[in-house]
Amino acid sequence: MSGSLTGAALLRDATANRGTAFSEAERDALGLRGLLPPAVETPERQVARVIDNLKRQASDLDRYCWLMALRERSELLFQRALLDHLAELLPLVYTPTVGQACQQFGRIFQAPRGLYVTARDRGRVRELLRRWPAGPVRAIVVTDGSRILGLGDLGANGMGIPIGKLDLYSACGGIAPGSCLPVMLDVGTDNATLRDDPFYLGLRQPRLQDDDYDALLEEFVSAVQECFPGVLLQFEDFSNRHAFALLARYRERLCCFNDDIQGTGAMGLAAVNSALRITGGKLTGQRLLFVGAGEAALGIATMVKAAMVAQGLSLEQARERCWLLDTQGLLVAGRPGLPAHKQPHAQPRAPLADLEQAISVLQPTVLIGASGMGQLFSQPVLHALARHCERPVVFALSNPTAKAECSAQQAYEWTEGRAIFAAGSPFAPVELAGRTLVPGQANNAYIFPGVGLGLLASGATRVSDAMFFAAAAALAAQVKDADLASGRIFPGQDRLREVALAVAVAVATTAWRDGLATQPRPDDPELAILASMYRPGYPACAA
Ligand SMILES: NC(=O)c1ccc[n+]([C@@H]2O[C@H](COP(=O)([O-])OP(=O)(O)OC[C@H]3O[C@@H](n4cnc5c(N)ncnc54)[C@H](O)[C@@H]3O)[C@@H](O)[C@H]2O)c1
Ligand SMILES: O=C(O)C[C@H](O)C(=O)O
Ligand SMILES: [Mg+2]
Repeated sequence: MSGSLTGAALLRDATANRGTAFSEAERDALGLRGLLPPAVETPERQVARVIDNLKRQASDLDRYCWLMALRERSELLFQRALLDHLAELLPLVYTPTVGQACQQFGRIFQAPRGLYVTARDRGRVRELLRRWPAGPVRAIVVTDGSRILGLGDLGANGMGIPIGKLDLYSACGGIAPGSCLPVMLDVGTDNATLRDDPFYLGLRQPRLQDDDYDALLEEFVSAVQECFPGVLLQFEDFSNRHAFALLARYRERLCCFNDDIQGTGAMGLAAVNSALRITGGKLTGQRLLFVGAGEAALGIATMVKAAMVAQGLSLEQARERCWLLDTQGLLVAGRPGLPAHKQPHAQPRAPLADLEQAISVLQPTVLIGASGMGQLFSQPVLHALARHCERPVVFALSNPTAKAECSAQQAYEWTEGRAIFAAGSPFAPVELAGRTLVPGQANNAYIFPGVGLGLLASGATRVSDAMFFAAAAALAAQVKDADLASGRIFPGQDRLREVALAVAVAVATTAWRDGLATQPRPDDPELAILASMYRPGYPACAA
């Protein structure tokens, strides 16, 4: 409850307002009688009204707007509805609808949320952070809006992403919304259409470059450390121009990680291992072809190779089993202009430019799309894959839905139902030849909320690679035989909170084992972490 608010002020305070769920006694004690309709409702009835209202909206973007407006009236009811209807509401507050919301951000804007640190704030970033009213802040998700899903540079419109990610921190990771802070680092945008849009809300200037960019980031991270000691900082949807460098620069300085590289890496490794439970193959026997060689692909490739090495292959042998193809063709040694982060993935062989040709020559058993280019996995591409592979594993990781390398229907149809398919955005089950095939949602949402919870529960000072391996193993262990029987290599979205708890226990246990924790290890970590998780309940008000 927000302190001693009463009457109309209490109803206007979104963090304290319970609307029609205020009891008779609370209405008397808090000066609410007369300000509410007489019915006293249960939270369940309030949630039912939310769902009923959502059904009557014309589009998913309208539903998104309705939910954001609800949150401005009652954070508690918003969180409760999200938790009680996770699988149903996830595609609205998160991928794919959040992508549309970002594209339309300036148009659908109702009320500010989170913190905006801009290129004009050099020298006063600390002051801005101290201005944040809620607290104490425990988790920050920050973006500079430069690579929002597969939608490119959306500038300040990208604020929808940190907001959506933190909604999952609360709903799945049980981290209280009051301790979560979404941050938009508005360094300008190179998206000229946006800069000319009359409703655009960000700085209308080109992106900061080089030293100016680095200086703002440095001031921001230093201010975060000073104002919110012990906070977890998640980098999200930064373009690869900066993402790898920022991670390298800051991972030894504070508790931070890059979700698109590391969270996706853990999710991808778990997904491949789960698919192998269906095919019966061994990880060390697979040949993987990544289409796209950016954050997501390199994050997964790095983890898969390390897992192969842990299972007995030499690094050289592991490298020979992971191929990456980007806009310039296959990553091969000596290719001019290869950036540092791609070099460890380049192979000593002749160049190949074409995807279909690469499939015929390399004969992958696992095809992973992380290109941000919709429909790259065409019928000829999937035919070529299915020609040499009995049970091809196909992941179309690019978000939102229109950017997926292929749809579930296409993946199954063009491989005669033999593909094991998962995608970054949700796809409905597909009926094929009398069978119902259920695609999994291969999204880092299965990793980052649990990682965040585990880091906070252990008071981790740094985020290690070992934590992501532990997270991947914990996620894989949550996939049941019944999931696999339907073709789904992930737990259902309705189990995301359970999955987050399992991932959190694995991450915290790693922190305690490796001396990276500042919180004492409880006798029963699972019980203790579960007990620490935020639930949008309605305890009696201190009347
Ligand atoms: N499902 C998930 O959990 C998840 C996680 C992270 C990223 N993603 C999605 O993956 C996509 C890529 O994200 P990223 O951070 O890796 O971006 P990125 O910009 O770092 O990488 C994109 C890569 O794709 C390559 N590419 C583009 N067009 C191509 C083409 N026609 N053929 C071959 N390669 C091509 C680029 O050269 C680059 O290497 C985005 O759509 C993002 O939404 C999904
Ligand atoms: O946001 C998502 O849905 C996953 C991922 O972080 C992405 O950038 O696409
Ligand atoms: Mg992302």
